[in-house]
Amino acid sequence: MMKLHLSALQITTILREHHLLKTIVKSVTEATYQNVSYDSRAVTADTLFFCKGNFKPEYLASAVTAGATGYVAEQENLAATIPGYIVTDIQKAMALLGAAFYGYPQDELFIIAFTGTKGKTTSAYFSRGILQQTTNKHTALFSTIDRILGPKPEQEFKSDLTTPESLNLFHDMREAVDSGMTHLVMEVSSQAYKKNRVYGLTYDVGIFLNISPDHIGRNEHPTFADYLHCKLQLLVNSRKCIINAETDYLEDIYMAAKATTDPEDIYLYARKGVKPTINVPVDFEFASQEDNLKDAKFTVKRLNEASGLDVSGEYQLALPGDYNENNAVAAIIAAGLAGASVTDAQATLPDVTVPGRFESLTTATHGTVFVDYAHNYASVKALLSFLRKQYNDSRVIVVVGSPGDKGISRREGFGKALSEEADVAYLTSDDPGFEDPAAIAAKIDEHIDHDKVTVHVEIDRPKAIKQAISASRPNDIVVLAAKGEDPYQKIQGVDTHYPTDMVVAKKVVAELEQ
Ligand SMILES: CC(=O)N[C@H]1[C@@H](OP(=O)(O)OP(=O)(O)OC[C@H]2O[C@@H](n3ccc(=O)[nH]c3=O)[C@H](O)[C@@H]2O)O[C@H](CO)[C@@H](O)[C@@H]1O[C@H](C)C(=O)N[C@@H](C)C(=O)N[C@H](CCC(=O)O)C(=O)O
Ligand SMILES: Nc1ncnc2c1ncn2[C@@H]1O[C@H](COP(=O)(O)OP(=O)(O)OP(=O)(O)O)[C@@H](O)[C@H]1O
Repeated sequence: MMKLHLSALQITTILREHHLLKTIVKSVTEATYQNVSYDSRAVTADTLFFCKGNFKPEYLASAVTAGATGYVAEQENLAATIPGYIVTDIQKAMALLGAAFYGYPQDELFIIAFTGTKGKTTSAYFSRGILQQTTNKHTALFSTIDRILGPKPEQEFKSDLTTPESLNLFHDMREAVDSGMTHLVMEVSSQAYKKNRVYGLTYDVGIFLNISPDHIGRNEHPTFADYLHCKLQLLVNSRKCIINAETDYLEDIYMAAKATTDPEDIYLYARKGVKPTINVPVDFEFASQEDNLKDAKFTVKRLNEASGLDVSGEYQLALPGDYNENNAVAAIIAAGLAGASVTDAQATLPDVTVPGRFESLTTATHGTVFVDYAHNYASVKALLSFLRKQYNDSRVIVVVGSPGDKGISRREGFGKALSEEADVAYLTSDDPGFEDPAAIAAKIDEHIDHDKVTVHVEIDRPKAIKQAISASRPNDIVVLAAKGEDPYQKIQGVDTHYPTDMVVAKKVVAELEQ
């Protein structure tokens, strides 16, 4: 990585420009910092240290011992002997100073950013898949599953957050640029806006996929209005916008886009026959050609000549699910705005798969097993209703749990989706955190219509999977929902090893069919 630094003058100028600087304590005007960090355990010599979040004063003391020579915080630390930049908002200050420290890498990347309650990861994989062809493998990816910064094996790793903390974000962008990447496809969570991880960042293309109730609770958003507000910020900060015209709250979303973007640069798409709830022309419509488990083919047609871009054509996907056609259209338009041709998209999409999304396992003597990351009402409903259409005479058996400490509305959502689409449910654990998984299962159960669904409770997830597969008959489908390819269970603050749903399912099937 190129040699980076940040001077006291740069810091004060940026903070003043953005009205964030309250005061400077123990000022040293000629100071220069060679590193930035928000974690005392990662501090080295000449580091500018950020005190944020659930912070303890002793972290700053350890940071100083490790070599920190300046700090940024919302409160002065009277025990500290090093200069302090006291600010009104530490997260905003950290994002702005992080971008400056890493030399504004965003200016050297064409950035596509997806938001939405569902489909971010899938669409991001689709767009990157297409752009890898267009850019000759020079497209980076920041997704919930993994981050890919360059061609070396060590530049591909599991993500901790959907959207990284600002210092990590700009660090990783810098590494991507230094590794020759020209494009970046990223997911932006509502939390990223809530916590100002992406403060000051502008995207070349921003996409709004959909919004439904989720992520509302103690550690996330206080209300749905706050969740929507955070998500809308993505469009406010995008040069060009793409909007799924079928989404709820379309008017709010369109208005947010229009606040900063010329309507000519706002692209709407919808499934053929769907009439948007606002009077704005749809630029692209799509229609299924084949929509089953073996074949996912659809066409896209340009409706609005004025839109400039034309991505009309016939496309094929490796991932079934009618909702994935919607995700793919967003990805195709986004890649098109980044320079991809229709042929690039047609050639690459048939090979793009997403770990933990719509993975299947066929068995000889039992039902077909699906592993899928669906984990709120909208996604479980979308998945199960698609599967029901495919297997109209089959029993639908679902293994599912809801997380502790977050996404409380999912409990009711799962109960509702199961009542509408399932025959048998095995309620189990999924990241119970500091809550009792049996109490969470009981909450889901409260919302299940027992005239429609037979409910079993087995908190041990591998046992629940075994019971569900064992009880299935060849024509049944068994859906292992919500965990995708997660290799852990979050229990009492610890990521406890879990072999993944697919590994458990394969083991069960091997035992049953040996
Ligand atoms: C609510 C929230 O945004 N929390 C994030 C935040 O926590 P925090 O700032 O309070 O950090 P903390 O871990 O309590 O520690 C406080 C500070 O002390 C520092 N520290 C700590 C220990 C020490 O010895 N020395 C030290 O300096 C830490 O580095 C940190 O800066 O910053 C941490 C990184 O610095 C994140 O890991 C953490 O994400 C939590 C774990 C999380 O899971 N967040 C979820 C809700 C989230 O953001 N999810 C979205 C996806 C959801 C969606 O789709 O909307 C995401 O983008 O991933
Ligand atoms: N457009 C969509 N509408 C409804 N459900 C969808 C849609 N796209 C995907 N899903 C379902 O949601 C699940 C998660 O999809 P994906 O990982 O792409 O979404 P995400 O927005 O990244 O989710 P998260 O924020 O939870 O990480 C899929 O496994 C699928 O069951």
